Amino acid sequence: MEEDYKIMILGDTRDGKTSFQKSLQNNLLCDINDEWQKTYDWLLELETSYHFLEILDIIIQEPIGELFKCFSEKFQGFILMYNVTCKKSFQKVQKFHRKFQMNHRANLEYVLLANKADDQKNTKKRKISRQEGEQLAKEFGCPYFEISLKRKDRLIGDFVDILHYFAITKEKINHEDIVEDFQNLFERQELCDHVFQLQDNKQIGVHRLILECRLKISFEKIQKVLLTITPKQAKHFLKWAYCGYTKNPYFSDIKNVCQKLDLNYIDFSGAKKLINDLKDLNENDKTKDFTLIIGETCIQTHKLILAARSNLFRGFFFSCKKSTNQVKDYSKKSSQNIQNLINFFYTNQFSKPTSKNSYLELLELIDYYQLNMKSSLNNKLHKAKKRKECTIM
Ligand SMILES: Nc1nc2c(ncn2[C@@H]2O[C@H](COP(=O)(O)OP(=O)(O)OP(=O)(O)O)[C@@H](O)[C@H]2O)c(=O)[nH]1
Repeated sequence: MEEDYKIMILGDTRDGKTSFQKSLQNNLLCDINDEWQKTYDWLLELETSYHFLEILDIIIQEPIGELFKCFSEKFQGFILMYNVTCKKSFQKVQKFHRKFQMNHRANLEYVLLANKADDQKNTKKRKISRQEGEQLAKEFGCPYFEISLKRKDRLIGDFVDILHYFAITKEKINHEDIVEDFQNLFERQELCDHVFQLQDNKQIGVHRLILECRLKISFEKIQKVLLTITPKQAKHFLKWAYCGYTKNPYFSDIKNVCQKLDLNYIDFSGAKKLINDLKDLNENDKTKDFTLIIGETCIQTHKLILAARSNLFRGFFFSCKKSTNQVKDYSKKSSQNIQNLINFFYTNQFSKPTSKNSYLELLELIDYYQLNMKSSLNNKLHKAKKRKECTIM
C-alpha cells in the first residue's frame, strides 16, 4: 500500500462539511474520533495503485492564525468548502487560502467545493455565481466543483473525482522527475516528428511515439478535436497527454477534451499511468530505433526516451546527431549498471545494485548522463551520493 495522504476539509460553520461526508458514508470506512474532530478514511483504487486518503473535518475556533502553520505541515490537500447562498462563507475560504499562502509551503493542493447549489428554484437564494466560484478557483490554481447535498446527484462521482485529483497529485510528488522530463519534452518542441494544426492558423509539434503510446487514438481523431478548442486549451491537453498531470485551472478543460475523445480523464492521468505506458513501450522492440553499445553488449532503446530523460543524450541528438541510430558508451561503466539506468528511464526505478562498488558506479552514471533527480525517492539517492553513504538502498 502507498503512503497515506492527509486531506482536510475547511469551511465556515453550517456550510455542509459534515453533511458532505455523511452523505457518502455508504462508501467509506469511517472512523470518528470525537465530537470536535472527525476523521474519515478512504481507500481509493487508481489504475494500478491504492491510495489511503484521510480526511479531517474539524471545528475551528477563532483566532486561527497559528493553526494554519500546523495544518500546512500535517496535511497535503485541502478541500475549501463554501456555501453559494452566503457571501461570508465565500470570503472565509479566501481568508483560509491567504493564511496558507502566508506559510509559504510548496506542494499544498486545494480543491474549491461550492455547496448548496440546489436547483433553479434556489437561484434567488444564491449569492455567489458559478462564474465567481470558477474565477476564484483560477486564482487559487485549483479545480472547482459545485455540489448540492440536498439534490445529491453526481455527488459520489464528484467526490471520487476530488479524491482522484488528490491521489494523482500525490503520485506527481513521488515521481516529480519523470513528470517534469516528459512535460519538458513537449514544451521544448525539439525532435518533433508530427505537426497538429490548431485554430487561428497556429501549429504545434508533437512526438508520434509518445502520443501513440499514451493515448492510443488515431491522429485524425485528435486533429479534429484540437480544431474545436482554443490553441491554449490544445497546448494544455497535449502537455497533460505527455506527462499525466496538469497544472490547474486546466483540469476541467482537459476533462472536456477527454470526453470528446472518449477518454476517461482519471484512467489516463497520473505518473503511474505514464510509467505503465513507458514500461509497455520498453517491451515493444519494434519501435526501438537506437542501440547503445557497451563492449560486447548492445542495448536497444528509443532515442526520444533517452533525450527526454538524460541531458547528455538530449545534447547529443540535438547537436546534429538526430539521424544516428547507434553510439558507443564512453562512461566505462558495467553493462548491468547501464541497463539498470536505461530501465530507470522507462520505470523511474532503479533495481538494487549488487555491491557497494556497483552502487557507487550507478551514482557516477547518474552524473555522467545528467539525470533529473527531483522526486523524493531519487533525491534520497542523490543526497546519499553527496555523503558517499552506501546503506540507503
Ligand atoms: N439546502 C441545502 N442545505 C444543505 C446542503 N448541505 C447541507 N445543508 C444543510 O446545512 C446545515 C449545516 O450542515 P452541516 O453539515 O452540519 O455543516 P458543517 O459545515 O459541518 O457545520 P459545522 O459543524 O457547524 O462546521 C444542515 O442543516 C444541512 O442539512 C445543501 O446542499 N443544500
